[in-house]
Amino acid sequence: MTAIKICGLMRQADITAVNAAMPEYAGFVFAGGRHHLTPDQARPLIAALAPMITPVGVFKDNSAAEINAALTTGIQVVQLHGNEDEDLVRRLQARGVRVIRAFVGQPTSIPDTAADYVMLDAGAGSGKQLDWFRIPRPRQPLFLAGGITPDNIDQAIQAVHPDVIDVSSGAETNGLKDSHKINALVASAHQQERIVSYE
Ligand SMILES: O=C(O)c1ccccc1N[C@@H]1O[C@H](COP(=O)(O)O)[C@@H](O)[C@H]1O
Repeated sequence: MTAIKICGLMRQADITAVNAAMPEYAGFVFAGGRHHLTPDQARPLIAALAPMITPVGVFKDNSAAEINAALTTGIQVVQLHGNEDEDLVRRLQARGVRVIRAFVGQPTSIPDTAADYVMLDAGAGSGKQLDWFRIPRPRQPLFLAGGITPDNIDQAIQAVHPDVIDVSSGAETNGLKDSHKINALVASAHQQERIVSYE
């Protein structure tokens, strides 16, 4: 199965859209940038999320206090997108939090990490794409991110066979999440499973 994470959710309308489409993961950005949420903004969005969808908090070199505050919102998985050290990964895991370690840029190999999942991304919500034909395989489950859209998701899955596809800007129109694109992306990720298993 190809699971999917829709990232950068900011409005109740975005939650309504993901609850209808049912991706496996929903991302809430506590890092800086145009998707930034405070814990108080994120809390009601996460509370309204369907229970089967796992809420992920996205951080990029946030302080320990910011991460601690965000952990009160209901996020179950932490995505570290900056230069965070392995100590933080282990400290979060010791508190029962699963960790996605994101590596940004075209990788030639995967750095060693104790994280539960590895994400490979071309940017940070930038819409830039990796070369999908030069992706090394981590020992952990792989999230593939970066410039994935409804038009290229099938190609990304066929080239990389990631465990999870991660999309932010490719699920937007004019900077806002688009329910039609979210539906198309989730359907494509889940459809790929049927195509592969019938082969
Ligand atoms: O989305 C952001 O604003 C962001 C900020 C800081 C770190 C990571 C961020 N986003 C992550 O980037 C991927 C890919 O985005 P895109 O599909 O290329 O637009 C996104 O899913 C987030 O995990």
